[in-house]
Amino acid sequence: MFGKLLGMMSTDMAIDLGTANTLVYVKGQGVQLDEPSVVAYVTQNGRKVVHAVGSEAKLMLGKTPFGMEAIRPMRDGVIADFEVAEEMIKSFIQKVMKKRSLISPLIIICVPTGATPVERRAIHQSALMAGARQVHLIDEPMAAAIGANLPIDEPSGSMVVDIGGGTTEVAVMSLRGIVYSRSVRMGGDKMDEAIVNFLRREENLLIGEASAERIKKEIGTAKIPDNGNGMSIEVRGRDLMNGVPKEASVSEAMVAKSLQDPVSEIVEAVKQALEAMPPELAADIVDKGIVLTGGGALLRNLDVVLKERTQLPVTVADDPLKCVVKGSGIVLEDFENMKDILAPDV
Ligand SMILES: Nc1ncnc2c1ncn2[C@@H]1O[C@H](COP(=O)(O)OP(=O)(O)OP(=O)(O)O)[C@@H](O)[C@H]1O
Repeated sequence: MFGKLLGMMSTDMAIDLGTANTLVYVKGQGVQLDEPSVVAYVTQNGRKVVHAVGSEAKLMLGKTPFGMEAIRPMRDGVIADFEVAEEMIKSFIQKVMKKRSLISPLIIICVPTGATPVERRAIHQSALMAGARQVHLIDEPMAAAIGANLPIDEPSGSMVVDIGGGTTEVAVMSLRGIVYSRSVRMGGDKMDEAIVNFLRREENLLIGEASAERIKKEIGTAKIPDNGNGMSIEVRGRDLMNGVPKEASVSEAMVAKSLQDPVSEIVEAVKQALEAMPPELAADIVDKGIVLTGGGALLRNLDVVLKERTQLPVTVADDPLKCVVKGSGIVLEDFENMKDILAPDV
């Protein structure tokens, strides 16, 4: 009763604190914030003073003047810079709490299943320091499965593969619990890096990670085109032979080649999961197939390649970038009935 009253007076929220993007779902209001996990700061007297957060800070990556730095405080799905991450969470919380509430919020926050107890405590602590009255953690693939409308209550395995910026989580849910999970430190960031390395090696062209991400989103594909080189786009970078800026044409076939290793790693993680799980569960997956969530699921033909190499049905969830936050939001809205699926306290 008292808890319910507190809930009515506070702005409770669910946060998908991602390596690439942070999304916030506010109880009763839906997804209210969707911004890159980037912070720009200046250091004054040994303290990092925030200059910009989110979309504004992302524009500054790689372009900051002396004395200022723009960084991504999350790496591989966990906090890499505690001080900056806390400031980022604080700033996002303040952004969604439009009117001042007297009662601080209850916050559900997502963690990768591969996060260690120390990393889980760091995320828990940073949300508390950012002003939460109560913090609960939820495993990312569980949130993704709920957000993708998978039947997690049934006594039958449902497999989700959540491909984020820093991690890929392969998990099977049954009877409201995770029965198998595997987290690999492979995701969209490694794909961007692979594009940078390929162009450096094969074309003597040095480009930044933001350009690589743009190439991936515009013409990226997990499958080498059957005929010819596919579409091409113009890309600017530095010519490594003579050090001057140059423009070059990058084709779909080149990008597909550069993405072969990251794509294979994702396929391998799924195959290892299928080999390691009990046969009853594997039989369920053969029937129901695999659902892809996370931004990486938007890479063209990734579903096709996974289908070819696993011989299982593969589908991409609706709005894959929002599955995790929507799933956590569903738990937040029905907290009393769904709190059993939260991760254990740290
Ligand atoms: N159309 C697209 N094609 C390929 N990749 C894409 C596309 N759109 C977004 N991405 C990639 O998806 C990734 C971000 O996904 P998402 O927001 O699910 O990750 P995250 O939750 O921040 O990361 P993590 O779960 O690892 O902490 C980025 O690497 C981005 O480049």
